[in-house]
Amino acid sequence: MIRFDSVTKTFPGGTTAVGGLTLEAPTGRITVFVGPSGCGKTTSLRMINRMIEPTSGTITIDGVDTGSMNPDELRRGIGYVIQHAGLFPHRTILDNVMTVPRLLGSDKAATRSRAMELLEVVGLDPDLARRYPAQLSGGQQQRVGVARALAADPPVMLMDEPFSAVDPVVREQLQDEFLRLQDELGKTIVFVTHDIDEAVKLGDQIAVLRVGGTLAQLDTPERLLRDPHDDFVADFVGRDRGYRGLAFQKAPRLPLLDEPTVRVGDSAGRLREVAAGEPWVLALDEEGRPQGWVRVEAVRDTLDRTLLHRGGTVGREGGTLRAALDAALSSPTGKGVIADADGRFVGTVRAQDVLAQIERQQPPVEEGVG
Ligand SMILES: Nc1ncnc2c1ncn2[C@@H]1O[C@H](COP(=O)(O)OP(=O)(O)OP(=O)(O)O)[C@@H](O)[C@H]1O
Repeated sequence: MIRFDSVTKTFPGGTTAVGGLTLEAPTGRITVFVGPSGCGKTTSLRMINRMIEPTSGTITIDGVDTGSMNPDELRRGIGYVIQHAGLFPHRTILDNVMTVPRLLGSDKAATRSRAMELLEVVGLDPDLARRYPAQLSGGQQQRVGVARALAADPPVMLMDEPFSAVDPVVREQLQDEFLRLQDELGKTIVFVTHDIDEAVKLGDQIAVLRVGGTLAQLDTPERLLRDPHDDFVADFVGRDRGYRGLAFQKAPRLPLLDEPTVRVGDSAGRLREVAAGEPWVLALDEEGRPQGWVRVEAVRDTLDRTLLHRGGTVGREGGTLRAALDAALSSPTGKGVIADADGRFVGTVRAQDVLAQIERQQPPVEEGVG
């Protein structure tokens, strides 16, 4: 556990970046620092590994005052990932990942094979190992940054806007893989972002900071959305927080509809027969996984992949109300595709039925509390 106890940082010139911060980041969990620009997120993060020294107060890791530790030793137990990955431009990807273990004197062959493993763990092709950072995309560079931070297997990871410099699609992929990785690794992570959606998605708990570096609210994402303590937090988490909150509401009993289904390669005649007058049918692959919707009248000869509408998202059986609603609203037919845990199609759901379920499940949001 990382504990901040009345931590203050006033820079020469008089700016108080962090003003008496007290909070705990539990072991094995992701704590997200979020807040407007200049609220002291980065300063708070960098005080943990003593890249910045606090003016007053203490930070302890598992009860040990970091101020009493040798900074080099402290940093050996702390991985650090920043925006744009911060890779060494003149070293290969492999050498970048091997940097810290090599500095710590680890055996070269063992470090190399571990580094190759880590590239795979973060979803990179081992063939990229010999390239230089400039020869990789932004998203690939961020993955290398994460692999490098993991290389010394530190129990603590500090991450400062690690996914901010990449496009939204890659960013979502990186977030998903990061969560999958954390499921396996269980690191103690402090993660800085200015994006409330990212905070809600990744955080086990979220610390909302105000300018001046004071704590506005420390809570689980769910409670933060449901019960922001004051106007500042409410404004920061946004007016659509009710919709975001659906991400935490399980949808156990949605009424699923049967759907006519076809395969890519089926004839136009077969489509018409299966559709039985419906304008759309759903195409599945050999394993029964949804591939996309097809407008029956658009198929002249046989159904080929170019005729598939692939825009809609797929909800999971037993997943969240937000995912089910999103599936329905993003579908060209107004019906959301729901699949089981193996990705096989189980039925569709209409937005109106998801909304009815929301009304049944949603306790009223109390306004003006706090
Ligand atoms: N080295 C420094 N010297 C003087 N002031 C600084 C220094 N570093 C940061 N500050 C100031 O401290 C405050 C907090 O900065 P910090 O970078 O921690 O904020 P942040 O929340 O991470 O912001 P952003 O989201 O814009 O990155 C700001 O007012 C900033 O200008």
